[in-house]
Amino acid sequence: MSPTEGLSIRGLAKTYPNGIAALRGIDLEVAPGLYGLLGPNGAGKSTLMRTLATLQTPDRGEIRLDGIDLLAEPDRVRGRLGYLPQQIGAYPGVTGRELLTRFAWLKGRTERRERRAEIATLLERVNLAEAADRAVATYSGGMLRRFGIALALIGAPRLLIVDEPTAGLDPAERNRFHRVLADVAAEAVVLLSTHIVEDVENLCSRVAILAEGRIVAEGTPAELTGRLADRLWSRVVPRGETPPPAVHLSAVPGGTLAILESDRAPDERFDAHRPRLEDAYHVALAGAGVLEAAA
Ligand SMILES: Nc1ncnc2c1ncn2[C@@H]1O[C@H](COP(=O)(O)OP(=O)(O)OP(=O)(O)O)[C@@H](O)[C@H]1O
Repeated sequence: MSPTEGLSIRGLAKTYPNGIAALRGIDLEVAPGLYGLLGPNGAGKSTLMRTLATLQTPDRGEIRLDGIDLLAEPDRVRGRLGYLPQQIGAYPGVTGRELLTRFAWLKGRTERRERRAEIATLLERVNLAEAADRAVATYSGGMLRRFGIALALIGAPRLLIVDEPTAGLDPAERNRFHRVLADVAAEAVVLLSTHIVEDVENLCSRVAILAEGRIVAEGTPAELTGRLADRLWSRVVPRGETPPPAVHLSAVPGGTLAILESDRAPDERFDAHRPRLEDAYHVALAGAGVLEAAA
């Protein structure tokens, strides 16, 4: 990445007035592409996303987008930002095209012909051209998500911030949403914050795992899982038997699947387990002393 391309975060810290340290010194370099941000509840993901979206300020640290200092020149950076909020408000009776037109106007798209052309392109891009003249209130959850991207893409942002996007979407809609994000990520930084490890594993070229305000692991999904190669062992513990201390426990038919990290199989009942990003996630949290990991 050239020093002036993409997103660069240095020493970002934020403590809320109630004393909660939500960010404790975040350093990240994010090149154009799809970048995943994973973390448990309360890790600081939303604080980081809102700070990047210029909706709140940190106590210290530095953020640069394409070399521009976000904290010193927020207005200049805002023109390069797209933020996809979790919920799109209710606009009774307003069609998709009308709502996009209003937002484009607010973003300074005052030249009518250019604005129309940009909106038509955006609607095509998110696969909503045919639904453009229907009321937004009649859109399905998946259509609303894609419509949110179209809103966030007005003005061709260099950084698209996407917070918890796929909750409640069926698999087909989730796929459609992912394809649109991947398309945007060909040209811009797309930062995807989510609890859904599988989304990140399939989609993102790099991942950061955030816990208690710190980055506890960072790399490509292959790097993060590669560190665990030949170190994970699994066993289904029958109902009624107490599972061993594990990196991760999950319910499966017949009992509890326990995944352990160890140089060799703890005993002959364990099988080698091929590491997934979810395992790397739990190992990283456990290594950072975050209790949720072993729950
Ligand atoms: N405005 C606020 N005032 C005080 N504390 C806050 C505020 N916003 C967040 N926090 C606290 O800061 C910590 C980080 O919260 P944040 O919402 O950034 O985490 P998160 O990773 O987005 O969590 P979730 O996945 O649950 O949304 C939490 O302990 C939260 O309670």
